[in-house]
Amino acid sequence: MTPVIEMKGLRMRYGSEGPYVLNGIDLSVTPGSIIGYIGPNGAGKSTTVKIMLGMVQDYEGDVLIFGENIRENPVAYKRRIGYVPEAAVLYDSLSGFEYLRFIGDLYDMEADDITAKGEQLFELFGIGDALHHRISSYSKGMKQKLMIIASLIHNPDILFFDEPISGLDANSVMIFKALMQQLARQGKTIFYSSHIMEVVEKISHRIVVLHQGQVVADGSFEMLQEKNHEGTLQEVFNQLTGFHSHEAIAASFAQVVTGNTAAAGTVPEGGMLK
Ligand SMILES: Nc1ncnc2c1ncn2[C@@H]1O[C@H](COP(=O)(O)OP(=O)(O)OP(=O)(O)O)[C@@H](O)[C@H]1O
Repeated sequence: MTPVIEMKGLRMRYGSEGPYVLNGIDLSVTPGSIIGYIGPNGAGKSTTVKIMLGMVQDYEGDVLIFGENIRENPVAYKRRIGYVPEAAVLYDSLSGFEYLRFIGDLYDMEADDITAKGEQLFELFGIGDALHHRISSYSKGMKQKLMIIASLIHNPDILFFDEPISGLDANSVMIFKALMQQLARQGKTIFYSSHIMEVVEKISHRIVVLHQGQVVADGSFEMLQEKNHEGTLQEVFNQLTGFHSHEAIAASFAQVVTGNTAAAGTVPEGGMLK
């Protein structure tokens, strides 16, 4: 099957003097898959996604999306991708509906189509009453639902989700997980970045672990489990990133906060970074 996303020797540093935050990533993704893209804070996940979205250009190596090099064809592919960023930037003075119309216009959608889809998707997510209310009056979860709807309204073929369920209630999380499975079954490709290991473990067809700008594991959850002789994805993740000192760090953290030396743990030099 022709890959929908390809990264070849992807390297990146912010500024000409800075350290490389991506150190040669090679990845090929086929359509219809859910890729769990995980790694510790600062591993380079958002940087990779921003490169694919065309938000960062100073990279080395090549990125092909829908078979086209995004350096040479930086515009057309964007019509076919959707994105839920980690931190939503929403225009608070607009209503949810106005925001969707703004996004729909960017994708040259028909006004009737935006209205019909907006009404139905708001209703399905249980926030139908809020469609014409100002975003400033939305709760965190409602804003997140709006971001999810906005990322999907133009029926994209690739979706980049960065912590998309943050703030969603348990029922909405169930809807969202089932929705991802259904979209993947219809051939959409989902790049899913999250620190919630239980969800990544359950929904991903393939898990890519990034550590210090390099891919340190790539395969189905079962393959990762087998290779690392560990149980849950959380345990596999700890092993791959060489992290075993959460109790000691927590104890020392508590000691610093409370001043109670009895609880102090033995933290490895460098804290979390071993
Ligand atoms: N605009 C920037 N300028 C300079 N350095 C940056 C910039 N954005 C990210 N970095 C650095 O690049 C590295 C990778 O950051 P990135 O945001 O890609 O990590 P991440 O894996 O998404 O982390 P998190 O899980 O915390 O979101 C980090 O060392 C970060 O400090």
